[in-house]
Amino acid sequence: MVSDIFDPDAWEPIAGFDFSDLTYHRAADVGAVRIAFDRPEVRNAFRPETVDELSAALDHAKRQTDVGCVFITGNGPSPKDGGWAFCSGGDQRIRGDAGYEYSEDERSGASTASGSERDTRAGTGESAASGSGEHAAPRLHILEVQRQIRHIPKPVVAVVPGWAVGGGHSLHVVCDMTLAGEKAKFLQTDPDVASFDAGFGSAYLAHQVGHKKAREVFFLGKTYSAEEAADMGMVNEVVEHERLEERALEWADEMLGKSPTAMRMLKYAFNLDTDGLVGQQVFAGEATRLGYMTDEAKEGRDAFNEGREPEFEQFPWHY
Ligand SMILES: CC(C)(COP(=O)(O)OP(=O)(O)OC[C@H]1O[C@@H](n2cnc3c(N)ncnc32)[C@H](O)[C@@H]1OP(=O)(O)O)[C@@H](O)C(=O)NCCC(=O)NCCSC(=O)CCC(=O)c1ccccc1C(=O)O
Repeated sequence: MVSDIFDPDAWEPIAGFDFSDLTYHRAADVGAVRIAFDRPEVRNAFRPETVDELSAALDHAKRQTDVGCVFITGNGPSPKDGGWAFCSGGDQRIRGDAGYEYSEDERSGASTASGSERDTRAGTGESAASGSGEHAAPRLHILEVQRQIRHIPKPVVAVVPGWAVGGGHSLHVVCDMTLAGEKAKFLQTDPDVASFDAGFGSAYLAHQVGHKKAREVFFLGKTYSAEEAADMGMVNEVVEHERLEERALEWADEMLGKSPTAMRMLKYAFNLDTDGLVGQQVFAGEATRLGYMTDEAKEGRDAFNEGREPEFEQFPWHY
């Protein structure tokens, strides 16, 4: 069983990924994928291996031209106590002095490779056993995953069945939308464990809920219910726990009925003012793609390749 509220008829496992910390599925009837934290016994806390797998799944999802929506969620409940979580942030048990540490097996290279990130390592020529390989160093690369979520050209939805805490809270904040089940709870513990997401987790949260509230989230560390989080503006909709994933698929159906180009341009337009020049670059790249698709651009290319002057006078100066 993947998760208590997971409908096995609605999803198919995606071949080629042998993840240990995640499950990765594609919807049977709509162009959506479901990436789920699968460490319910620790409230879906992430370790470096989890982050590598999340990054590999997001990279794969980005490249699927028939996929228009990505869900990130957490499997549950915990076999220990029945608790539910989206994600409780960095796994504090393996936090070293400079970041989160890979397991001894990973650091020594003894682990059975799984997931494309670890497969990639085999081709780097680096030796983890030497202590200088990429898995030897402690990591904070959940921030790289945040940027992937931000730049992937399709909506990413946090589907929150339980706790969203610390770095898990930041992940829901950075997703394009958040759908929460009635059991969802939102809490920022970063400063309790001397961590601080001084990027999207805090500053972008302030864009969503306002500065006073965002500061309260971090400075007082209150727990917010799904309804309170929706009232604050950081959750889009709250549904019955059992209906959470069904509702997510309804959202996917809605979004997949829309123009892929319009959705992509809108996502990047929403990001533009908070992402500065990087936001402008990402938006501009897509504008260039649209330009390339015009007859005018084809004339420029063809004229060069045919060794003649371009005949741009045939094209109007639109206004
Ligand atoms: C999540 C809780 C509020 C849930 O409470 P409760 O329901 O009472 O369950 P518990 O009994 O506490 O937990 C059950 C079980 O899970 C273990 N566990 C829970 N969370 C973690 C965790 N994060 N790491 C390791 N283990 C965890 C817990 O110990 C229990 O185990 P047993 O063996 O059964 O006893 C509550 O659990 C809680 O508050 N958890 C800690 C939340 C937390 O502080 N998370 C870390 C915040 S810091 C962070 O995430 C950094 C992320 C990051 O990489 C980063 C780096 C650089 C800049 C920014 C960031 C960023 O923030 O993103």
